[in-house]
Amino acid sequence: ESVFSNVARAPEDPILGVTVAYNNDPSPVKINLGVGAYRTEEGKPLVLDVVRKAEQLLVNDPSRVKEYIPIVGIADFNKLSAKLILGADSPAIAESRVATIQCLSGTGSLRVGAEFLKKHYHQSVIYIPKPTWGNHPKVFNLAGLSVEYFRYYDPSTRGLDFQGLLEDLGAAPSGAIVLLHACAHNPTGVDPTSEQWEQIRQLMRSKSLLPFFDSAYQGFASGSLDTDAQSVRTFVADGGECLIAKSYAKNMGLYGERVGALSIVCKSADVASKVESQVKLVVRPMYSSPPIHGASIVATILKSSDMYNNWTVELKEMADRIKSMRQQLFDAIQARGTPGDWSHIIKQIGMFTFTGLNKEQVEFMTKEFHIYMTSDGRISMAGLSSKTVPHLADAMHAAVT
Ligand SMILES: Cc1[nH+]cc(COP(=O)(O)O)c(/C=N/[C@@H](CC(=O)O)C(=O)O)c1O
Repeated sequence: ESVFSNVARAPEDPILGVTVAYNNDPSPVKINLGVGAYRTEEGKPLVLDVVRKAEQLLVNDPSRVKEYIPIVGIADFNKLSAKLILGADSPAIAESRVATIQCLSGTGSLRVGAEFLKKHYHQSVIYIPKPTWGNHPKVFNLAGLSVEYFRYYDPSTRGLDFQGLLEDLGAAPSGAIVLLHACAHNPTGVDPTSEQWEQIRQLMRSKSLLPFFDSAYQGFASGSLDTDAQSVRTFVADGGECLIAKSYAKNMGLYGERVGALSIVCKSADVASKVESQVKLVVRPMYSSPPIHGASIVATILKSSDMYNNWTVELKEMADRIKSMRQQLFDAIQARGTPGDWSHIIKQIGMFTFTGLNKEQVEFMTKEFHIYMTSDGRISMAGLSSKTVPHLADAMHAAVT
């Protein structure tokens, strides 16, 4: 009799489980539109040229060893990561007010930040958008924070519920933590305008709400790294404090290398250094120190202006391909005369289209057309190609007629 005989079988993850189901389907026409991972026009994962070049440099460098790196990660990587999100001219960086810790990609940055807040911040409630990335509530609950939701998406307009957002954040207790997607909101693809971000910033600062940015798609939404960092920079520019979780999984295609960083912008250099010393006490008993390879790739690229420029070109190509998939899907649906207004397919930005299809329609499309997507109706546009757009359009047409 096993000592684990009481262990129940857990359900598959709502997002990653879609790939499991996709892999088990023998159909030649199946399409995986589940996980937010970039695929080329040929439907293959992409290793960026600039990443391959950086890896060659690293492999050929005889001085490289496999020693432990510091608990906070590679110093160059941390400095360059802060610069990438805050901007090279950021006063916060100039005044050494930013503590940056290399973490295990975006998820790890969110978790370490949440554990730090649970231990050291006076408020333990975090407000997250409704809907948001499925893993957010789990990360924050497990860190001991209590999760509340603020209205974000309006199904009737398929746009931002800005009034609801302002009301809910206005009603939050002062000092509450607020999770904000820096750009390319997942799953809705709906972002506030820059004017709306300014209103959100004023409201949050007036109530001392603490911004916790999740930046997983910088450069992927607009194709520009600076444009996609504007929301973060708007807040940091006012001298206030915030946390930022950064991921290189998507914009550098380093999914499996687990490369990310947590930056905590503080009021003074002294506070930032004390904060960093306490984050080390969170990391050491959790995983002790982060992996060396992925962060070395990122640092190699960010410190060379040539490689940085090559990266921005490849990043724009990825963003542009996703935009062309949006246009092609929209045109294909229009051509079929599918009932309903589908303009949100080309209005939404980033990797995902929040189609508005319901659970039953999604199940129908999986069963009858072998389309794999999350049950909330989200599709990863990166999983589409010109060849597979017609099949998806047929499935959506059949699902709504
Ligand atoms: C908003 C957001 N934040 C953080 C992450 C985590 O990324 P990482 O750096 O790999 O820890 C993801 C991943 N999202 C896609 C993949 C996933 O669910 O893990 C997705 O939504 O499909 C996000 O969409």
